Amino acid sequence: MNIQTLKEASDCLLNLAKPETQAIEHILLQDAFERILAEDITAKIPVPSFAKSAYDGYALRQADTAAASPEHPVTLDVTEVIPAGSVPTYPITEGKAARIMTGAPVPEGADAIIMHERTSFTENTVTLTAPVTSANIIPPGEDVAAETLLVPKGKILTASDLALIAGQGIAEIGVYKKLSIGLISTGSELLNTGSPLEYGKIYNTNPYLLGGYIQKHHMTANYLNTVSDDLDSLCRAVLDALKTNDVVITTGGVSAGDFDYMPEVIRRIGGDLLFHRLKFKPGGAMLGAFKDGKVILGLSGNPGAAATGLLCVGFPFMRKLSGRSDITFSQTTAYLGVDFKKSSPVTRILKGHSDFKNGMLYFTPLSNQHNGSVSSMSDCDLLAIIPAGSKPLAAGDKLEVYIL
Ligand SMILES: Nc1nc2c(c(=O)[nH]1)N[C@H]1C(S)=C(S)[C@@H](COP(=O)(O)OP(=O)(O)OC[C@H]3O[C@@H](n4cnc5c(N)ncnc54)[C@H](O)[C@@H]3O)O[C@H]1N2
Ligand code: MOO
Repeated sequence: MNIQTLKEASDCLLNLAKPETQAIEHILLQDAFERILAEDITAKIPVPSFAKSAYDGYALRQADTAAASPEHPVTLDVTEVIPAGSVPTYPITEGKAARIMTGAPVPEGADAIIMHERTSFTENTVTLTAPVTSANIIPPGEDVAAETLLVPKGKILTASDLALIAGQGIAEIGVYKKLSIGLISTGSELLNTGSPLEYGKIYNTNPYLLGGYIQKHHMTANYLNTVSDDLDSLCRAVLDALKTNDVVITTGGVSAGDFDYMPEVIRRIGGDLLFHRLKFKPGGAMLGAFKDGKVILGLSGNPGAAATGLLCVGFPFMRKLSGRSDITFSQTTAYLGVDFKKSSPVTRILKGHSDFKNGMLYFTPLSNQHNGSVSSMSDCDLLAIIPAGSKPLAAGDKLEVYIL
């Protein structure tokens, strides 16, 4: 085990993520919003599949109206009324027109639609006082051409993706089964919410912080019981969680304290310790392990550190495992909003929020960067990774940032 950096740990986990082994379920389109598509969806039919009218009006031949003027109006015979959803009966020949509704198929021979407000008409005739020069016909395939790749495998389905798929008449699609992430909070100091506060104890906040990010990633957060710092109980809890979850995440017990048992838990349950104590802050105290084909992430107990460990090391792996094709957070360049006076001997994950000034993206570091505080993640929508060995940073410096 010689994995020390954030990138090495992230790459190590990525190698273990085999999305092709994830179960696929076929679900109704209406249940598929924000699920991850497990198949390419290609258009089998063009949309629309026939030439259709853009307006309620008359279908006619432009040539028949070329001489129309207020002084010399042109009157055409109306052969039929074509509602949307029906099939025209007669072709449009010289001197003929058909009354047509928006969305109805354009009859053969017609090359234009005129809105009825621009005409005068009776039941059997339509009269024009100007030539018709716009077609107002929606051609087949204008919206979607046949054989177009509509939505690629691995995409999180948006509203417009679902509508495009529905436009093909498809009722059910294959999506990856949602990953179940088991969350175990370890620590004898932890109290569950709803119980009275006791001196020296704290409420268990980590599952809410991590579980929120997990749900935002379209995975199921499985909130498991808290476990006190007791080796047997910890081993049992991790083994149980492995049976029913795709990934198990623990918090606490990875540092140097007398009761920081997580590395020993991994050894006792026969897991492979992939890495422990990485060179970044906050969150580097974490460990990664592999057991029964599944990954266990032992994150720091400190909330601010657990969050950065999950975001930077855990999520690329979990996103890949969930079937997503975009496995890393979107990256961009931002300008540092204010001076950041500390140097960074090891890789530093700086929490910040975005501001726009004069159309430019600015990264403002949060005033609270403490690894121990839950509030250090409030309003955090950007993370900057400051390379090891960086000197203090000045306002206006360019930073590579991840958009959360
Ligand atoms: N001698 C050393 N001490 C520490 C080191 C070190 O290198 N040498 N590293 C420090 C760093 S950095 C971190 S981060 C923490 C990591 O500690 P653990 O992961 O072992 O976590 P705990 O000690 O169990 O807890 C740390 C802190 O977080 C609170 N906590 C734990 N679980 C929760 C929870 N579910 N919800 C809310 N808060 C939680 C816990 O009470 C502690 O205050 O170690 C440093 N020490
Ligand atoms: O490892 Mo601590 O997790 O550096 O903040």
